[in-house]
Amino acid sequence: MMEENNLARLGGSLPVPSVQELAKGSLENVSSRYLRDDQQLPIIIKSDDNIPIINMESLVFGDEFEFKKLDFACREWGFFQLINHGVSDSVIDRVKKDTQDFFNLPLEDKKKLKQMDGDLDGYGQAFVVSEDQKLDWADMFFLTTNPPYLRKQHIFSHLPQPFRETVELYAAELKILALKIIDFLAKTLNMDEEYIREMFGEGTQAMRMNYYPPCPQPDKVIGLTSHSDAVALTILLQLNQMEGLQIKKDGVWIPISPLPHAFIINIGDILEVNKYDVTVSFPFKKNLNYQIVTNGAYRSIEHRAVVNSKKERLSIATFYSTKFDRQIGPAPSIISAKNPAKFRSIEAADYVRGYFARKLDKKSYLDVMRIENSENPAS
Ligand SMILES: O=C(O)CCC(=O)C(=O)O
Ligand SMILES: [Fe+2]
Repeated sequence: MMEENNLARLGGSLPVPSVQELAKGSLENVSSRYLRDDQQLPIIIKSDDNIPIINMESLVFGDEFEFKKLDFACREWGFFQLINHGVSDSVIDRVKKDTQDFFNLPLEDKKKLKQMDGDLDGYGQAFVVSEDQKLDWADMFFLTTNPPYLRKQHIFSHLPQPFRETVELYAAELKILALKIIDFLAKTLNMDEEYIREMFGEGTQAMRMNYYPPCPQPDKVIGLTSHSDAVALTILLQLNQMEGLQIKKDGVWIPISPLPHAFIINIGDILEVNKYDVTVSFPFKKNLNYQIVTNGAYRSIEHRAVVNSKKERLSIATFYSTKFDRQIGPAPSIISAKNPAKFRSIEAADYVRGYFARKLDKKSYLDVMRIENSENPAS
């Protein structure tokens, strides 16, 4: 077992006010710290073209057509809705209710679980690195859930019951689901399933619970700044009927309407594979590189959350990634004098630390990982 301290200090944020509390006051004019002119604010396109819907039961039965749909979804959209995913309604209902109850606790109670200096886990915000940076119109509760030795005990063991038990149940079910999805992706790419299982089997899992209060000037703020997820896979659950997730496709923001009982799944940066190189990737076996390079092009897509003036919105993003002590970088076997490495190879822990030490900025973290840039991702 590795030392918790060293591994788990993934980087924190500067303290910010609780937006939920701000939104309770009378807000004639929202504070300028939240007003954005740096975002392409909500251009709502009602489009028939929307993210593909994948039926997990068909994948389990080996339906070739469904695998083709999955492959298309990951190449063209980087996002899909997953139905018949096997996670029980009772667990989902529990996590929805208990998360809502958690955010409804008095501020004093939530503050007992606030982020400690330099930590990501806890109640607060992420990616706030300067006092004059624009802020998102949201509060966040972040929990590292797996492997258990990475949990922050000063947060995890102080979660109120039944929230704690619910989080454990939900985390366990979503780990199983993430591994199944990764298995399916390995199949669509003809990758060695054993190898993938070794890489992801005891992977890192974390939850980001997002609370977006209503805002009197919803089109002047942003709930969650445009970003891509620096993980392998994200499983998103929307907790109430309010919509807000938007994804960027061909330069246009498309709103997503979650289907009842579906999860929204998206490919993270670590699974992004582009045409010429395995971008932020792992040491795949040689024969696999070839397959990925030629068949790949799974996309990690920019997305964001917008807010509305009527009602709060809640979501839980459950992130799944490789083992914590893995090296992340271009596959050594594809590196040669002719094809030099374009991306750094660093430990997953440093990669994550570097991601959280910056403010969110579209997909720019991939640029930091590029060797020609001098900024050190872990500093
Ligand atoms: O709230 C949402 O719909 C998006 C959340 C998200 O993208 C995240 O937490 O990374
Ligand atoms: Fe995200």
